[in-house]
Amino acid sequence: MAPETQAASVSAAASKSRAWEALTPPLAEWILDAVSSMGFKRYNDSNLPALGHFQKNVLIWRMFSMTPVQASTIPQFMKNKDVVVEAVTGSGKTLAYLIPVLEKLLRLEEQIKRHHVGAIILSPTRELATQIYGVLQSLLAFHGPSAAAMVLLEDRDSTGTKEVSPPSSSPKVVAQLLVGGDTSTSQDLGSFLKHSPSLLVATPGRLLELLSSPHVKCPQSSFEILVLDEADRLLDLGFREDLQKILGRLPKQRRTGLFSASVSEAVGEIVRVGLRNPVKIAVKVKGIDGGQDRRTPFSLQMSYLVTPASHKFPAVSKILSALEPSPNKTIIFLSTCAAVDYFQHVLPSILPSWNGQSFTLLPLHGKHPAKARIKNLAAFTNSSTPSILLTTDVAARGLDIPQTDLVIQVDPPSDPKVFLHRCGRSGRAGRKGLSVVFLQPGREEDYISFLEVRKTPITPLTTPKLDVTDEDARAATKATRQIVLFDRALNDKAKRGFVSWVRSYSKHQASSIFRISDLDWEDLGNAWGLLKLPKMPELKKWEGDKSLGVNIDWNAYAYKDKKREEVRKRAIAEKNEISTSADTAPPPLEKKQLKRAWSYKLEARDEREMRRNKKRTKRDWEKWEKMSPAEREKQRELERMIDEVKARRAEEDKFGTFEGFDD
Ligand SMILES: Nc1ncnc2c1ncn2[C@@H]1O[C@H](COP(=O)(O)OP(=O)(O)OP(=O)(O)O)[C@@H](O)[C@H]1O
Repeated sequence: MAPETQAASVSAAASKSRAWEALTPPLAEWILDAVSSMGFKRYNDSNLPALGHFQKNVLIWRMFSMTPVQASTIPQFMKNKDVVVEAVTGSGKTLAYLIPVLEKLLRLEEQIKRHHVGAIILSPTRELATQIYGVLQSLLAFHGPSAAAMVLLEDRDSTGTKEVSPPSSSPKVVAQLLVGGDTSTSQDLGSFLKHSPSLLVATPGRLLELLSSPHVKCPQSSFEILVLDEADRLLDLGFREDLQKILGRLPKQRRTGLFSASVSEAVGEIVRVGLRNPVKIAVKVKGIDGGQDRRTPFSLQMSYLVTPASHKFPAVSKILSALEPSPNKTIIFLSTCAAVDYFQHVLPSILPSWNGQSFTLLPLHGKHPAKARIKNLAAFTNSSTPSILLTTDVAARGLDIPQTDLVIQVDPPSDPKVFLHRCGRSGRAGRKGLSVVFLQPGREEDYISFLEVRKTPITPLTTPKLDVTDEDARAATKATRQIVLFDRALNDKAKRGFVSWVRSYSKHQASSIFRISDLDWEDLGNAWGLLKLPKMPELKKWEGDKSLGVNIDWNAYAYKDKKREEVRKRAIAEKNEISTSADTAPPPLEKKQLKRAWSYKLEARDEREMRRNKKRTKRDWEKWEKMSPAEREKQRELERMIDEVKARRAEEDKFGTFEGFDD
């Protein structure tokens, strides 16, 4: 049932106290210990000094025990209600569902049977699921029997013992993380059978694979709670099929909780999750001095900068050097994986230095191998020097990375509801943050009022004050091109990245604001440091200078990788040979000549081989003759590779390569 029609609306203000101890039903002692160890202590309201609206809010936020969303949600979810919870980014929604889930599982009258699941928490990305699992583990560390089971499992895992029997009969929660990538489905299933977890934290794909096993059971008698974190994303088209199948494998009689900073965006879809008389909890932020409610935290300054494409990266550089103090962690959002793959190489030539050192730049996108994703995110999270995460929408939602002071959206997201999630990686839990989105002059400026209507107001960036000149832009283009000229592989990346960027631009959901026909191609080409604009359908009718005024000898422009360069040179040589032989080729065969005997065809093939061999240069031929059969086979393999590369290039030149979006 849709919550808009039937739900009771609970306001944060309605809850009397935000002390963890004051909740009814009361929380278990070990949970109180756990939250207190996290530093979320009670603050006496009367002690609040006389402060301005903003400072007071930040202080209240930091010092109070429960956040408003926790105070409103925990009692409802514990009281067996389905909930639909919308609260701003960084407002503590994770604990708002983890605490009721744990309380529920630990207060069951009967222990959950082996290989039966009691609760599932679903998240759209691996990174977020891993983070939720981390918070869960730090809570369970305070629950004696669960902590003991955890330690025992880890010990047994390391000694490789096959069967694990529970350490005691006291109720406990054993959790398993299911995100794919690093482990195979059979490894995950093996682990499930061995440890028999009652709580799964998962991404949809891997969860579905596990639930497809007859050994994994979610019967009515055991299954209690399903939580969809970033629910509106999980209800999106991309997850629809998996989610439907997952729901089909879970009992209908269960508690369900939907959580997101933008869950109301999925109103039409919520009905599919089968909620029963859900309570809608919406924690909004009051506008300053009683102004309009907003959907973003008050500790987050949300700004925009109108700037041509070629000024964007110089502006990034100026923001980084002008901010006082220098941001610890910065997240830069680009629209596609291929754009990240390219800019991770060229951006260091544009970025400023910090205390004589360069910023640590870490790329992260959904097409990186799982190990690289884990490694780069950990490096960013744990970095003690100023660092930048260059990423796509894979990092837009849920990630809670301490000391992220700055978010820059070089391009606005294709999906408008992602906008506030991207901004919300900063300014979390009352900490001050700055988010800046770049808009190109012209129609893109309509995005400002578009966001206003969506209760996500943005204001012009005035602090730091920036002065980005055409000269800065030209210098950035020059620096980028110099890097690209160093290695032809970067030109390939630039081409792929640019084509993918154009495709993503053409897929903006706010299509009346972001229009391909409004793009300034020359300025864009310069912004990317391209050596020429790629051949692509979008540019067919464009009559400008596709060479962007760059003159280079394309034949001499080499790959830094020697093997790759060798392949390229061979491809050129072969192309030249083919065109020479085509000039002197005999007239085409008559039809009847084509219908020759099989033996003749064999002869002809041998002859062709001979001719091809003859065509090799003298040195190649001598080399060929000295080769062993195995070496010749290797050589043929190399030639096949050359053919493949040639064919692929021809395809790319025709269409460009589009790697798609990820999240
Ligand atoms: N009661 C509390 N008091 C102070 N800080 C808290 C409290 N509860 C949680 N936090 C902290 O707030 C931060 C944000 O919490 P969390 O990640 O749960 O936010 P969220 O609402 O899920 O955000 P998003 O919508 O971006 O996913 C975390 O660092 C968390 O430790």
